[in-house]
Amino acid sequence: MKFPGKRKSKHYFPVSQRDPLALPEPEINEAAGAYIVGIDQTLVDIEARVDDAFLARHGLSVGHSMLVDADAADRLNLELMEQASITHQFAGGTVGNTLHNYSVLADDRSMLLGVMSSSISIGSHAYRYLCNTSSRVDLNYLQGADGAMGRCFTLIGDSGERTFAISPGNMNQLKPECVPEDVVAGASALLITAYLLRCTAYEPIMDATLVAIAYAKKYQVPVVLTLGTQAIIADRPEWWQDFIRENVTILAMNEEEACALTGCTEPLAAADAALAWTDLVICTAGPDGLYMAGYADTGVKRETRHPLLDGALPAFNRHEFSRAMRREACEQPERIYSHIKPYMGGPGKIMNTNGAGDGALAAVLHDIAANVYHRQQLPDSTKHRASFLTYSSLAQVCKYANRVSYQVLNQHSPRLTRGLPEREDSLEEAYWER
Ligand SMILES: Nc1ncnc2c1ncn2[C@@H]1O[C@H](COP(=O)(O)OP(=O)(O)OP(=O)(O)O)[C@@H](O)[C@H]1O
Ligand SMILES: O=c1[nH]cnc2c1ncn2[C@@H]1O[C@H](CO)[C@@H](O)[C@H]1O
Repeated sequence: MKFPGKRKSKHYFPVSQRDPLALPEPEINEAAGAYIVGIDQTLVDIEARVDDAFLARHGLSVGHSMLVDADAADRLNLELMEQASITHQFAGGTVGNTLHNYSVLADDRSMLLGVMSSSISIGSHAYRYLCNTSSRVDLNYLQGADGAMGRCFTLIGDSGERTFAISPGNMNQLKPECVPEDVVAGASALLITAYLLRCTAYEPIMDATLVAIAYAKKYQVPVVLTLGTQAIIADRPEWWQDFIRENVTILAMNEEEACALTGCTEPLAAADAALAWTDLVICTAGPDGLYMAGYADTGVKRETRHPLLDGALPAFNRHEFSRAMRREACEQPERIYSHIKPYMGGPGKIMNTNGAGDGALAAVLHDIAANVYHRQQLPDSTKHRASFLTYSSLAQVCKYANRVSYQVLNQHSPRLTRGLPEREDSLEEAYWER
């Protein structure tokens, strides 16, 4: 496990015990291991440049993800081929992207549950999917199926905005019996997306998702939900509120999805509203950076040393140096919030906004898994005097998440091609002030 955040200037395990990595023979518990498990609709992104008339012709809603049937997908594909407008094809899927990015950042294992073609030929979509996935993502539990893989036509319109047309293929065929209980039980978190519950008719992946959630609850594994796309939430916000209240520990969304869920247009107010149903919230807000909201126990909360910020809530970042906890783990829960503007103001030229939010979530998951790993290695450390969800403070997690988003904006694919540069091992460095 490569540790997030403060890695160079302060040692890996800032505890009162001796640093185990400094011992001549570190007593690292080899049997232990922290990993994230996720369920996805395995998809290949087929990226093409199109004009707005193309989107209108195919009945697509700009900036959103929509399901299309086989005939509509064939028409779309044919037109793209005729225009020779396909520019890239690479592995996609919001959870697949996040697990890949987690594995690249943590240099450690994640597990993907989903469907994969049983027989794969060189150059096929399934082949491209596997080639574009980090070798640290464990694919041994994928369920084999005959037939086409899911395709996500990623259409870049005149404004640069991405519109997704999803041709499901067999992406929804994951059976509940292909969700291994022990894999979920041993995970640091279970990652799911709202897309898994969007199907035109009953599909097995819905039950597979509910089974995985039931296992996660049984073993107190945090359930992390990423909201996917606004329309799914806007269709039935009360249903999603109940679903989150019942099942979700950590909620990730952008400001549009946040508004659909809570009715609040302001991301901090939306994150605050969502704390009524869940324990930790990350809300990305494009050029405004990102917000996090969570809980800390009064006894262990920590004051910020940054200037206090006013927004939808006054001096909302006062306790952003606290580490996040589940609400039920607090004797006296208090709400904590943090905000960060885009890293270095954002890249000079944005290559791609696709997956910037997924990148931020991968960083949050890295911090959570690092906390579990640290607890496995040093259960008596003062770092675990309370039952924290994160290894770092809310402020530090925000910085890290934002830094990863920047990296995604700076490259073409939503999947990181490499980890963060070594010279930034300490996120304390003055880069943030520039
Ligand atoms: N125009 C921009 N300028 C600077 N930074 C940006 C810009 N757009 C996005 N970012 C950075 O990327 C992060 C995530 O962006 P955004 O809110 O657009 O994600 P998203 O809509 O969830 O993305 P996706 O759903 O494609 O993963 C922001 O928190 C910010 O740090
Ligand atoms: O319906 C869907 N299910 C799963 N993933 C999706 C869906 N629509 C879009 N994406 C994925 O979202 C990523 C960017 O955040 C893209 O890579 C795309 O594959």
